[in-house]
Amino acid sequence: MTSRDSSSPAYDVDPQVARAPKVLLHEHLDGGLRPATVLELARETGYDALPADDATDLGRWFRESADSGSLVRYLETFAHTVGVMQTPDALRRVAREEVLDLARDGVAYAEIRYAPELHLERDLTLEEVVEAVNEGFREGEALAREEGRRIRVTALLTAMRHAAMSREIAELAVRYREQEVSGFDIAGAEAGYPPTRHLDAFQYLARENAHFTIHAGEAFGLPSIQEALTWCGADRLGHGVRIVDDLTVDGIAYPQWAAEHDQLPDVRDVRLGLLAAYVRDKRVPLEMCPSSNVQTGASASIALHPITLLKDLRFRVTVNTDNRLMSDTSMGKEMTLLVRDAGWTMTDLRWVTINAMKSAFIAFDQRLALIDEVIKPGYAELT
Ligand SMILES: O=c1[nH]cnc2c1ncn2[C@@H]1O[C@H](CO)[C@@H](O)[C@H]1O
Ligand SMILES: [Zn+2]
Repeated sequence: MTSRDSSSPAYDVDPQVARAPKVLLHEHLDGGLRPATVLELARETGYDALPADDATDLGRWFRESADSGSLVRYLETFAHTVGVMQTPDALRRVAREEVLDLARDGVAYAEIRYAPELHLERDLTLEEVVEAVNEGFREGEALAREEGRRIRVTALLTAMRHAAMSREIAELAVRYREQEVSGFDIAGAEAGYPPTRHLDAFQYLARENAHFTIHAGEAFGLPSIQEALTWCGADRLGHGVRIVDDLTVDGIAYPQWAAEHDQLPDVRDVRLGLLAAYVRDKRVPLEMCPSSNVQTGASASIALHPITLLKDLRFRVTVNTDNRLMSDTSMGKEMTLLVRDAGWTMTDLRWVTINAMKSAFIAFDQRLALIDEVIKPGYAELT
């Protein structure tokens, strides 16, 4: 059996990192399947377009195809995961396994997002999609508990930015807010699809006192971030990595400085533009996904990824997986890479974990309880 899931990674997660409690705010349900599950679901549901028929080959295909340097090509790989997630049983299984894999990775709290509108090919209703995924999440939590691991998962409902269903999906998120749906998101190709196309959905959510994040500043730069925050009112930014376009180093625009240097700048030489200052002053959470950004070309390497500079500048940075299948990653791996390649310490990891918990879309008292009862004691035990 060649099944590869995040409980048996092919790389070495640092043993201390493995034991650390983790919080994950940015992970796509349809980007986190086990390769063996994709194969089995394809067989069961009659999906015959998979590019490989062995789990190892299929895992490699996803990673290599996602390594294109372009977000648009990266996103093409999702046809094959979404393709096998069109029945209630398939959705439930994928959701259940993701929760279990995250629990085994040390995740104590996760917000997992998916786009209900992508799962309607076989006549499911939007409600049936949400309910199947929710059932899977609850089953996953229960299975994790049986293994002695405590995890809580809530859902974020995503609308695709090129489509026209955002208002409907926003209403769906509000309708399920008492059933562990904690917020809303927009995703998909960024260039050409500004968040203001979905203003109606965001204004509706604001009127309903609901929470939302927006993928912004990943494949497109500052205007996308500016719109997401000041026009749309996003609570958090998905990625937001391009906020560094608004920094200068010794008077030189950061992108230009970075192109000429093989290292990160000294924070004392960095100045913030108005938008970057706003993001930092307002403590806007940045859901950063290092490996994913290297694959889509938003960053040259983990060592040079702006997440380290933004951490040192005390932006409200969080560490996330984005898509464990496409990036062949896990929370443990992202954190290990930051320690190994970018000089991060356990104190940094504790800080971003608390940042993430503070920025979650669940109630304040519940966030505080997780910080005081799980994260702080978990890190204290490591030393
Ligand atoms: O990093 C990303 N940027 C933008 N869109 C993404 C990213 N990862 C996944 N999706 C898109 O979100 C949909 C719902 O989960 C996925 O099907 C994919 O098209
Ligand atoms: Zn994403």
